[in-house]
Amino acid sequence: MGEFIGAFSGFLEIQTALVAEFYGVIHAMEEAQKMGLTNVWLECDSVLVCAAFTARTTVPWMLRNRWNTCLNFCRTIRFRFSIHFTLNLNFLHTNNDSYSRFFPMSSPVATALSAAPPYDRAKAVKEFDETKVGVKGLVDSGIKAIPPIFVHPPETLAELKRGSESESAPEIPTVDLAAVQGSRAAVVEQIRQAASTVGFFQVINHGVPEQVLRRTLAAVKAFHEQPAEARVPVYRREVGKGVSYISNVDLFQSKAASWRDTIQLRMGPTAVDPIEIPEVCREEVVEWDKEVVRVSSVLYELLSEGLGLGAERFREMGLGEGRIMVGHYYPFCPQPDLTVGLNSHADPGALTVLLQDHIGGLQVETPQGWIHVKPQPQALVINIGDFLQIISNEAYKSAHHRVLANHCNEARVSVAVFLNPSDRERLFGPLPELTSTEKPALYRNFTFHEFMTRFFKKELDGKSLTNFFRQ
Ligand SMILES: O=C(O)CCC(=O)C(=O)O
Ligand SMILES: [Fe+2]
Repeated sequence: MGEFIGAFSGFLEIQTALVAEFYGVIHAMEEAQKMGLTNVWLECDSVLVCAAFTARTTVPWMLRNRWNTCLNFCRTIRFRFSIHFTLNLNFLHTNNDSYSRFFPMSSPVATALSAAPPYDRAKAVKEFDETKVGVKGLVDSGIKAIPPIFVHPPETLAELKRGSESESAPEIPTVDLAAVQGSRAAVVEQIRQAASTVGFFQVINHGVPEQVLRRTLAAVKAFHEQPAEARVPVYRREVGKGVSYISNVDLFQSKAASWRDTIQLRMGPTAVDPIEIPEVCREEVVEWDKEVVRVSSVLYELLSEGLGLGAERFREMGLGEGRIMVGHYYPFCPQPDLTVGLNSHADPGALTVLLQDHIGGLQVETPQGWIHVKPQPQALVINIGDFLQIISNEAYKSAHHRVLANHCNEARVSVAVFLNPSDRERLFGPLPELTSTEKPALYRNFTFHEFMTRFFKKELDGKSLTNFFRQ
């Protein structure tokens, strides 16, 4: 007999016994998932509920999403269920096969018992990090189920909808930069409109040759697909040298890990010594950085003009000089409905220039719900970061975005460059030109150093960084 670890009960208003049975099982499994249990035996006295584990049984409609999430979770752990004919439902967590068979319990709807030390998530995270080969390493090992540290809580999973791929699905705006030759004012207005509403847009005709786009993505992919021996020496969390290869920037802060590995490179204001950049992508990332500097300088002019400021205002503030490049790799995920590629977050910096391949999976949160950022050949995705939201006194908006776990056999690759101010000690806040008695400054002044220190204290959890600086 194990150790008692908890019980629960829930209020269901007036419901049928079947709803109550399903509810009890779902709730029990959600609790088991929150506790990080990996070895669960569920006993239940409803034949119908037990049948639903193995066959298509009608599940009460209001519980269907949660039931599917529950089934997915059961597939990631050692799970057994059995029917018994006493009242109530018990679930048992053990480390071996010596299950006790029968637990007649009175009242609470469900009872949890454990005969094993609780699952040590911190230890599992550390062990994964110590492999130094990321999720790519897990995929290469041939796993068929994702390790529990990657399984996200039911609340997150329930709202991960792949979205409709229909022609009429809403899209973020696309701006043709070549149109400035015809009417600069029209392009400024399109960008202002996008930056002040959804905070995301794509740009085409930006002047970057197609082969440079392809070369950059291919080089980042080649880095991640090198043999493990070549990746391990670069696997480090410190960015001191200017290059770090890791799985999950927030691996040790987050409640659940995501199915993604990343190489990070400091490109400005003091760029990494090229000798430190893995040779397989060295030339390409340096070339890509030059293109980003050119395109972002054009974008900063247009964004600045959109606020009625001189074209040079953002550039003069050095907003394109601090640059971090990240090359993400999202390998095939065997259970894409149980995890994410990248948790919902807003980018902290001023502006992000993102190059994505053809696989897709990036989504942006809008008042109409989550919408896909559809891959367009040769387009760049641009998004406003929290810092620009603050200095524009919210004339421009940063948006939450996320990446679904990749369900395609082919890995997804994206390369983002985060553009930040170069002077980390200078005081920044809403620009005086954009504040007035009618529109007082919404944020206090702070240094970029303070801002980023705050950012790295939290996980990428979709909670706003901007709130810490509001006044
Ligand atoms: O991979 C992507 O498409 C998005 C990456 C991203 O949002 C980020 O690195 O902040
Ligand atoms: Fe982002």
